Amino acid sequence: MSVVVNSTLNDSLRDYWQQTPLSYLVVAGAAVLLSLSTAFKFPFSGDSKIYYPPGLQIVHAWKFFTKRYDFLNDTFRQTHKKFFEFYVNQYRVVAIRGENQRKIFYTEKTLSMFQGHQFLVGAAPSLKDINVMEDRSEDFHAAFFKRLLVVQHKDRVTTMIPALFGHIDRHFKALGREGSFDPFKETHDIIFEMTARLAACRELAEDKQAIRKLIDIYLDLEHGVTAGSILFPWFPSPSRKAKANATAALYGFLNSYVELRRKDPVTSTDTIDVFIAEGCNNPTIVAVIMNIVFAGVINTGVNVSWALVHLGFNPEWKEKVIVELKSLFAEHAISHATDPLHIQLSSIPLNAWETKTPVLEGVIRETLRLTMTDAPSRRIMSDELVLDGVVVKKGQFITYSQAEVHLNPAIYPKPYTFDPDRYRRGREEDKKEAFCYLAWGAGRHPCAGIKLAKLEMKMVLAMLLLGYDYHVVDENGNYPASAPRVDRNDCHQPRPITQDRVYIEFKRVVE
Ligand code: HEM
Repeated sequence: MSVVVNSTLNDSLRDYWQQTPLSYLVVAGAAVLLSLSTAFKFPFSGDSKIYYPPGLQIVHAWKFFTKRYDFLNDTFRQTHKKFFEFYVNQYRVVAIRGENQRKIFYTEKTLSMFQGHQFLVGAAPSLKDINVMEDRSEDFHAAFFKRLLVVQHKDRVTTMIPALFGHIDRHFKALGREGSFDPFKETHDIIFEMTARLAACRELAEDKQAIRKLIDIYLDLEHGVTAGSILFPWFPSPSRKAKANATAALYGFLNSYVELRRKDPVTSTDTIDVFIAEGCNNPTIVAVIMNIVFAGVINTGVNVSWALVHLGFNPEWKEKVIVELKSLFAEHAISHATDPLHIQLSSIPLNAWETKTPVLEGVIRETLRLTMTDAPSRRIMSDELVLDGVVVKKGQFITYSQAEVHLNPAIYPKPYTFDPDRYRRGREEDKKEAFCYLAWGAGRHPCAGIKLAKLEMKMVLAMLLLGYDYHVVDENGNYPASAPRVDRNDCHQPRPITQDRVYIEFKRVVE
């Protein structure tokens, strides 16, 4: 299938931006905005079960995209009702809460997660944005899931483990024997490198500059999704342009690696070669890689950074993890004791990483509960959905803030305290209500990369906990009194709020 890039459109957009004075754009934008604000008649349902927050709809919609956590949780605090309603452009969005609503949100088969994310989150790169055609003969989602299974197959992952540990080792050795680093940058970057290794090929993952370029393109994509670009899709804002440019750059960049592998007479077991052997065309292979990197990196990177920080603030848990890792090592590592740490860790079988690390599992689970408080959305695909007597019609959206359960003291007492013990038999706080642990998704849409994500997190934590002594410090090198607060309004990567930035002060203790 051929690649169709609409160069005429790109050229005319470029000309438009080069020739059109900014003031003209601002005036034109304001005029259209004004006309739209009077053109839209928001068909409020008038249902007494629903709260209608006072104020302009455009302000609510703006807050939904810029301060989503505050908007949803503060608005619910103003009412005892289980629903409130607002509009994003002409689309009605119903925010829901309560156990029954949550069950429906996660289990109802006529709700589309894809359409909910596409419209109300929107950062995922799509080749459609640059008019590149994937293989139209197949259902993209089904094909993507099938290929994700290939990437994550246990035999493939097993053969990749030494290479992945090699990446972690090189990355952190490059930081020196001692010093300090920003965990939310370095661990994010190493997860990026590992994901590129798993999803694409060695040539890309081993080239530091190429990885840097790829990270920068993804950052451009993230910045290309702004409240303005979603609320005024017809307006040629710089951010829309940035997203289209970033998608085009991403396509060209990844496509060059597919071409490289196609021309190489020696076939490898890397993912690109596997898909070439399957007969996939370039756009299909590029789309798979770019979506795996998108789905895989954001959450894994930020959460492994938080795990490192929480362990820094909770030395008893750090010690428990180290004890567990040492016993995993003693029981399962089969390499020579004088080998470097990453070689010894590589010799632990995949199955042991997956099933013999209950303390690490608890640490990851608790880290995610504290970080993952965003609000996923769904679109109604049937004629209507009835929630506790409230009707939501086809094409409309519902949204649910995971903070309702993850930070609820009735479910998780002292919800802001890091306590991985809450999940052990006898306490099992995550089983108090239906679907009250949502960090890996639930019901019809559990995370499709959970095994890979956990493995990557465990590998990075193992290398840092066994290879280094470390402490969490603030920007002046002092020990902060408490763990940083999460920037819960950042839907893409909930890092610490700016005032609470922390660093990892480290010293290498093992080769
Ligand atoms: C710590 C890391 C991760 C976390 C916390 C996480 C979390 C989640 C959550 C909460 C959902 C459901 C979203 C919703 O209900 O709207 C989800 C879905 C998904 N995740 Fe992950 N994820 C992680 C890593 C990964 C990785 C590494 C991959 C791929 C390699 C991946 C692939 C996916 C895919 C494809 C879906 C969509 C599933 C569907 O459509 O049914 N995730 N993830």
